[in-house]
Amino acid sequence: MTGPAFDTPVPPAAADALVASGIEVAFGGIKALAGVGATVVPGRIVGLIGRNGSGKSTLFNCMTGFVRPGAGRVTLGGADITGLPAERVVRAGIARTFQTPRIAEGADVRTAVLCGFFNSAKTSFMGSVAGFGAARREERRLREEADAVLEGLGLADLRHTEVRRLSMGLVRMVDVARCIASGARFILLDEPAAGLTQAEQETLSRQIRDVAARGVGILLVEHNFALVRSLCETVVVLETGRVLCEGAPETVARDPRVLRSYLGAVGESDEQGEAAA
Ligand SMILES: Nc1ncnc2c1ncn2[C@@H]1O[C@H](COP(=O)(O)OP(=O)(O)OP(=O)(O)O)[C@@H](O)[C@H]1O
Repeated sequence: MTGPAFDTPVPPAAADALVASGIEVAFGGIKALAGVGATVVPGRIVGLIGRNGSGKSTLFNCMTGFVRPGAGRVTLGGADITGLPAERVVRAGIARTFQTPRIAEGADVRTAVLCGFFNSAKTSFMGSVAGFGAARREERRLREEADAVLEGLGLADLRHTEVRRLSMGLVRMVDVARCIASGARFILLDEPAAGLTQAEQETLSRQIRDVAARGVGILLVEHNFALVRSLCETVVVLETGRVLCEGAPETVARDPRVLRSYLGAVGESDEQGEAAA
């Protein structure tokens, strides 16, 4: 995979960024995060890496309303959204995936993706059921949009398949599709490539890049450093609830602290070993 090619510099302090700063979270006696921050700018992809238990998911949870931090702030375009409930965070334009996606038992792939539109659908469910013309047209439009997102992710042939029949890797892809369909301004992806084949990873990677090119800011938690390196302009490395370092993937991959703490430690695995090379 080749490295990212960005032709415009990152705005130094974009007013419309999603910013977490000084985040602290404790679970009982465990300090999961101790003063962690990350900034996601529209149209850019930021990687968030670190060993298991370093606090990546907890930071995601704080930025998406699933965990209220004990200290620190999350702002969206300068507005304080710290501690807003998850459904209001979604309405503010922030979507996320889960390591174990929460998709209704028995839903087919297209229906799962259609759920992503609930924020933007212009007509009511009842209108659709009653067969009102505008609602019907809207429903058709959303189905077509969902199918287009699925096409982009190479999942079009699976649109009528029940999600529970898919591998966990593909379920995560469907979750990514739901986020893309939502039209969110920011998307937080939690290990989206886990369990995917190389070809599927490349399709996913292309789509993430396309979505960012449309102006969406993306925060990517991913253990596959080759993928992180190919997609991200900036990488934040966590270690036991703190930011160990932050910078361009090439810089981070050479940082002795990162090699010692993370990349070197997992160097036996093919995908991550490549990162340390
Ligand atoms: N709900 C919880 N209750 C208690 N401890 C928790 C909870 N959630 C996370 N932790 C602890 O907080 C720390 C950070 O966990 P977190 O899941 O954020 O790490 P992570 O980097 O996402 O790990 P992984 O790569 O395994 O997903 C760990 O010590 C974890 O055991």
